Amino acid sequence: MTFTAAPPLAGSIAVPGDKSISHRSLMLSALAVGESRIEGLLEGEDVLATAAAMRAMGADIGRDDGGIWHVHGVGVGGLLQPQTALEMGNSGTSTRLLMGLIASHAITATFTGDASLSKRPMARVTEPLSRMGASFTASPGERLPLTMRGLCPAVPLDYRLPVASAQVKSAILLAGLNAPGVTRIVEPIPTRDHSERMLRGFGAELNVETQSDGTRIITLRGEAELRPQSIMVPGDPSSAAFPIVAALLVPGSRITIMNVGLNATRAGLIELLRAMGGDILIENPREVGGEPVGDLIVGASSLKGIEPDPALAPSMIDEYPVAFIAAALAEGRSVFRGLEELRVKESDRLTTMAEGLRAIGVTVEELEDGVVIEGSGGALLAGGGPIATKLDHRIAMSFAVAGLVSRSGVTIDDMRPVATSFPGFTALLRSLGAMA
Ligand SMILES: O=C(O)C1=C[C@@H](OP(=O)(O)O)[C@@H](O)[C@H](O)C1
Ligand SMILES: C=C(OP(=O)(O)O)C(=O)O
Repeated sequence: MTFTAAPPLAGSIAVPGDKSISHRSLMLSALAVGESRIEGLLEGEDVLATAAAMRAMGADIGRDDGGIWHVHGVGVGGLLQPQTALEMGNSGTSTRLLMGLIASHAITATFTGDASLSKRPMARVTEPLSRMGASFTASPGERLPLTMRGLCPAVPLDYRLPVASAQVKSAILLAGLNAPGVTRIVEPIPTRDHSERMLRGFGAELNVETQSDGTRIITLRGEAELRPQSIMVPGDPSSAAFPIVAALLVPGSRITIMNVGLNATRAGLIELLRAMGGDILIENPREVGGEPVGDLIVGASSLKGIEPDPALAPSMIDEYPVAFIAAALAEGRSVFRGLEELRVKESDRLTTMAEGLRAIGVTVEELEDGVVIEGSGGALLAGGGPIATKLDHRIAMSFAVAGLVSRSGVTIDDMRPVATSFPGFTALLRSLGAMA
């Protein structure tokens, strides 16, 4: 598919539900006794993989004609032995969080995934979960396919996170839910806190203490009883990132994006783009279902190159690919560092982005832990392709945005991965006036 230079983007849109919150809504609802109700669930392939796995372990999950999801849970400790392998597709979050859930149940499960997921490291979760008593037989390099056996009762863990990862933190918390006693996690660099908020919302006894240096200490009392909830999932800021950058870059644009999640642990991209000179207004700030939300008004802007603080990384980890596109149109050089984690996402996002940017005429240097990008100062990019997306939805959507500010268009080799996190992406861009 080819995305070509767009006229000014205009209109009001909403993006699909938050992927991180959607996964957690299904998992926690499946552990509550009684019926939970989820509105705004992301119906992307990654979340549907989580739904299928929770069904395979005993939860009753359905969707009504109004698009509301209803989950009848089995109770903490009540998950059943799945009869077939759990097929995780492209989804790292499903895989790692479900490993945590299973770790404290006496069940055996096999995890499989697509070619991208099968390359991603799992030691970061199998190591702490082994200390809680689970056992793993993984493919070489501690990768999928992998079979695990949980232990009940599991051993509660006291653990300092060696990597800034909400997936690792959440896997341990989910395992701790069914372990007798207190699970304690020391998080030196804060990451998205949806698990903590939602666990508390479901009635778990969870405490967070923030120390003067920013380290968070999270304690969770196990053998919790979760109460069913009615959940409203806000729009995904990681999906909103694409129309935000598109509207900043396409001259003359002005758009509104309604109901975007603005949790501070996720809002790093907005901070970065504003520091580059981006015109982004937040209207109607409010709280929905325990999460801060607002409407964004984004106007075309002349951006300046930047050297962002690497400490921003966890709060915009999935947004770097599209931030690199913004940098490619900015005035001057941008230097991004401290991003080694991008090498273990759906693709190696530093290499994939550097190769793709070069293919469309951008001067870019790849570093061990980042990239240096020379901006065009607002001039259209040359364009080209086909861009190799390597089963990575965020690469596909980032280069689609680049196509809207290119002379000859940008061709994407495969748009199918977009369905993992952002069904309707191309139609939504078209509704704003973009050309695809
Ligand atoms: O917990 C989550 O929902 C996620 C955490 C992040 O991964 P890491 O924990 O590996 O950084 C992020 O990249 C992913 O898209 C979703
Ligand atoms: C890294 C991502 O997801 P996951 O780890 O769930 O595959 C992402 O959505 O960018």
